[in-house]
Amino acid sequence: MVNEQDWNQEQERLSKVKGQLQERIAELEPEVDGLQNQAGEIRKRFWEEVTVNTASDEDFEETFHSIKQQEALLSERERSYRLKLQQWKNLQRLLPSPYFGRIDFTENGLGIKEQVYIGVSSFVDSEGLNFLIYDWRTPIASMYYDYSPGPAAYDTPGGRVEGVMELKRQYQIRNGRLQNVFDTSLTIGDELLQQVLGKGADSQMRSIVATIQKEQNAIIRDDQSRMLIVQGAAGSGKTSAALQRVAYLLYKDRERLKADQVVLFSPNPMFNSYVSTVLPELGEENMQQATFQEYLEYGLGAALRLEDPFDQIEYVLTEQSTREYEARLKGIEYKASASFLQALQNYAGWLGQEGMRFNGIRFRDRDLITAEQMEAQFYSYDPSIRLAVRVGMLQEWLLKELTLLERKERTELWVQEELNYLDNEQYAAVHKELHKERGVFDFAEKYEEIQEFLQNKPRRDEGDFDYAEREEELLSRQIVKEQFKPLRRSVKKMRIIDMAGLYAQLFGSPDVYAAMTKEKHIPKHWAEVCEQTREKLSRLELFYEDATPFLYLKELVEGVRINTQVKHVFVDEGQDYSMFQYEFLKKLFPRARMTVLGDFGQAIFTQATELYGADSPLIGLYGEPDTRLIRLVRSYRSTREIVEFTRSMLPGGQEIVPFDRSGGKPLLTQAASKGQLAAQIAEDVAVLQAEGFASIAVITKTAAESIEAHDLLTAHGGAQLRLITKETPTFENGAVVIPAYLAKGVEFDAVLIYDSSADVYHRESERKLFYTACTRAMHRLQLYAAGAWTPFIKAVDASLYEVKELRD
Ligand SMILES: Nc1ncnc2c1ncn2[C@@H]1O[C@H](COP(=O)(O)OP(=O)(O)OP(=O)(O)O)[C@@H](O)[C@H]1O
Repeated sequence: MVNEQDWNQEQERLSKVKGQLQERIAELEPEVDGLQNQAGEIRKRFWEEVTVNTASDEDFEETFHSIKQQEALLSERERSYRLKLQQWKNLQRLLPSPYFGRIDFTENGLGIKEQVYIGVSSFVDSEGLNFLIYDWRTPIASMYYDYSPGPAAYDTPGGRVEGVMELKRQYQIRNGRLQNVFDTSLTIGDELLQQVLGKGADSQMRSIVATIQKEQNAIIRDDQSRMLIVQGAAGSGKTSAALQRVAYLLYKDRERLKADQVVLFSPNPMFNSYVSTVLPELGEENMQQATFQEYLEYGLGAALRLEDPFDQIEYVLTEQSTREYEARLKGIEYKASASFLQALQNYAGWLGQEGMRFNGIRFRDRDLITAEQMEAQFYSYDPSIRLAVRVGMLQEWLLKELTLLERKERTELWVQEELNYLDNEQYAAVHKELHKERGVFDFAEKYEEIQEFLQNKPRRDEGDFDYAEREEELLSRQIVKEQFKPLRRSVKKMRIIDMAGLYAQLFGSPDVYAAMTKEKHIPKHWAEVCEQTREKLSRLELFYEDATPFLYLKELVEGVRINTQVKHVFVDEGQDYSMFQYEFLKKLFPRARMTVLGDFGQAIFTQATELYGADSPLIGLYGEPDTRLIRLVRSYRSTREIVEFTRSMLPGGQEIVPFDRSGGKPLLTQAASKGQLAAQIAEDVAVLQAEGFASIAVITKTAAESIEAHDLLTAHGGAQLRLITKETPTFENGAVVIPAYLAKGVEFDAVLIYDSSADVYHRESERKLFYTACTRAMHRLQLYAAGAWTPFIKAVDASLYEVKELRD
């Protein structure tokens, strides 16, 4: 805390700034209203103000200009309105807490000390000369996060500014009232951070703007790297930093970058709602958010049913270790690898010479164009032309063929029959159409004249157009055209390519596979992998591990869809994506910079990618010179005791540094039976609630175990527990039962691990899942087992936890 004199000065300044904010808000209000009304008025009277006259060319030109003028006026008013409204909103947001930090900085050679107050947006005094508040994203404010008092510097577009920071101060201002003022000499705000972290978890993530740490600031403000990779321990603030980074980029590039040009790939649909309030809280619009699955579904269309990653992980976690299981695991691993990516590229090369598969076009149980004809046509093109380009040429050819075939079709018997079945109304409609449309009439007249001329014989009814005949012709045209429409559509939508066949063709004998793909190392269990893949495809379904390769092959064959609008791609929980998926994202967003945040310690999917370290394959994606690696080792989420316990389960975990916040040691409760375990958990949930913890999660290994736990706990009095499944749309505060993989990325005040016995968590591959589950806890971690403890706990030093044994 500061001395009384400083406190009084700060009080005074706060009142002054608040007063000025209020004044400015009061000034802006009528302006905002006025502009809104004006724009509304202009829109309403748009056509009154415009003189529409198209009699002559000059009149037309004048009308055109008058519309343009009116349009310009309207858009100018609307722009001013939006700007003023934004200003007004920013001021409203500042009012309850105008700033959270201050630095006093003297630039070398200037000798004037500037007081830099920092808040969520800038505010300039009424003369427009002095910054009363600096936006936290301004270059000068970066010193607040990067330096302790002493020599300091910041970068501006015009170069580096150096000087001395004499003071660094933090404020807590609530509802416009000064509550705390701290002077800090070290990194920011251990005191403030203590307070922030000591609070309860929320169903929504919070902005960390007032307490961003130096190492996080480096992530937020990096504007050089094409690829920024962040490996950070559980709870080290990766997601928080990512969101602050979006806000920073939107501010820094505000002239060029719009929120919808930033895409965040999130681990599950629920996560979207979890992080959705951070950016609006900072005065920015939300970026686009998607799960990779959503993207895959969009790319693959409705033709195939796609397994989702959660079903895949359920399979991996629940099935027994049979040969079939081993093969599936091998398949998952191989299909995520760079070798398979190369194999597919080679396969596309092979398809350029032979082996393409097409779907023939059939119509009314007849072959119109057979697959063989398509193949012949396709391979008649110059083989040096790219595969996808040749597919485009084939498409053109097919559309032309269809036009010819459609014309021929009009004389077919079925058309005549259809004509006979048309009711009077349909005839009448065409009749009316023919008479109404001058154009058609003229055309028909001309047609007759030409016929007359060509055939050199006079018309039977000279000058009298034969409507009956024309009507029939027009109707048959329409009938055939209607029926040919789906054929054209399927050509345009590339349904002519037998994609499933092309993909299935890969999974044959090892020799054929090797010949088609030049693959030298056929993976183990290949025969089973092939059988499983083909069997699934025969049901028009795809394993999750096949979805990205399938889409990749589709794009090699049909041409790549790219999105050049997106400028920044963020991948959260990046360890759960395969190299295959990264290659894919890189192709899809060729103009984007990429920020990948993840933790290899939480890699729960089989296709995981190591993010950090010299051999991280991710560095190769854009190459070392364009890639920056940042590592976060400080964990903010959990208490020291929880971090000390959880990090002991991970190889290399000792590098994780807990933030110094204390709580009880994790508590291990040993029950004699499942029933006893459930009764105890139900009771403990009630106790935790009574202690005031608002968000409590009973975490299970799988969805199946979640259902079991929910049933048992409900039977033992835990009626208020909500079951979370992959379909749950949003998080809400309260007590929940949730499978570990859905709890990824989020946090709870208290976590209870439903069953930590060796029966449940024993495979080495389950270590990280168990670790992920435990690291969701902020203040309390309680573990339960009805049998022997999982080996992951047995390996932990007994001084790091407490044990409670229940009697029978
Ligand atoms: N600088 C900070 N100031 C205040 N709180 C912070 C800071 N950094 C992180 N936190 C808090 O720590 C918790 C964990 O942060 P976050 O979820 O961003 O971590 P993460 O690295 O994405 O975690 P995980 O990988 O385990 O999902 C959050 O409650 C967040 O608000």
